[in-house]
Amino acid sequence: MNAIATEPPLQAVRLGKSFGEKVVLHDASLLLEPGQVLGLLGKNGSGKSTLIKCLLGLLRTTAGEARVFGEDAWDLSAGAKARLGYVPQQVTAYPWMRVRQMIAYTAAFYTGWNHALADDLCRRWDLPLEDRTGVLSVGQLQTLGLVLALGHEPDLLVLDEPVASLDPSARREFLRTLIDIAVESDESGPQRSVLFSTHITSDLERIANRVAVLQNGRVAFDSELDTLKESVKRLRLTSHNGAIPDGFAVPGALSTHVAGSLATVTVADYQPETANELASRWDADVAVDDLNLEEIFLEMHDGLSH
Ligand SMILES: Nc1ncnc2c1ncn2[C@@H]1O[C@H](COP(=O)(O)OP(=O)(O)OP(=O)(O)O)[C@@H](O)[C@H]1O
Repeated sequence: MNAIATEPPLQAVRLGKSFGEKVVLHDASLLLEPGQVLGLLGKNGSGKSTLIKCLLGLLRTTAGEARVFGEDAWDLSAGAKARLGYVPQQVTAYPWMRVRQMIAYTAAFYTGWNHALADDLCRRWDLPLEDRTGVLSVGQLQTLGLVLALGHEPDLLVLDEPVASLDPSARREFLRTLIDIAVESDESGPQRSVLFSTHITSDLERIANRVAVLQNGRVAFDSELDTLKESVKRLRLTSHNGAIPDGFAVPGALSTHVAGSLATVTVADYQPETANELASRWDADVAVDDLNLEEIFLEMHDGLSH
């Protein structure tokens, strides 16, 4: 086994990035392990694209480290670049080239280009092969960017809001393909890893096995998706003694709402005994609700901002 195969596909260590006086990232750490599909969440302007570009060596970091397959991202070898597929937020292509020519042009850079796969993706995503790329819609251009990033079957796929411009059916089709790619990496040799940023939490929920939240220039949260869903819960307390007392508080709660004899508390560290403890402490019935990822993200964002 060569050294490169054992290295994490992506790693940020206390990464910082400023544009002049403006600090966008400071102390951002992230580790993508082989075979993981990591969804990166964060509000507009939180620095997702900047982190991705620093991680891939497209922007120079101001502090810390960015590594791709163990190599310094700013000085990547051709071998590491060949194992990497990237779709930027805004895909660019030579406008005078036809789609077919743009694909052939890109394919020429790779010894391992899978022509059958690229043809199949074009068919599945209805790409007009004879159109010049300059006349493609934003969604078609993004789809072309995906074909260009997938054709050489990269070990690491990095997607900056890959489906933002796609219509619902193209989005579903793309996600299905991405799931295929992730499943394939579970079954056999190549451990394909994916990092993608998105605002669409339902998409993330479908395909990611890990989620990281970028906030205030740091990775404020990073967890397996299943663990996250098991630990963030909404508890509804109904007091047996009328109004919930003024001093009602649950340590570490992300949010608390009290109305008369009802209290709703969202906690980030739910344990099976949490409900029983609250029930006896506040002499209340306690119901426990699951949250979907969007609700969790909103709760965490508010909770982490405090
Ligand atoms: N080249 C640049 N020069 C100056 N500021 C920049 C530059 N690139 C990004 N920024 C700033 O860095 C911050 C983070 O931008 P970035 O595009 O990384 O955020 P994002 O999380 O990807 O946002 P969105 O979800 O809206 O795409 C923004 O305030 C942006 O204005």
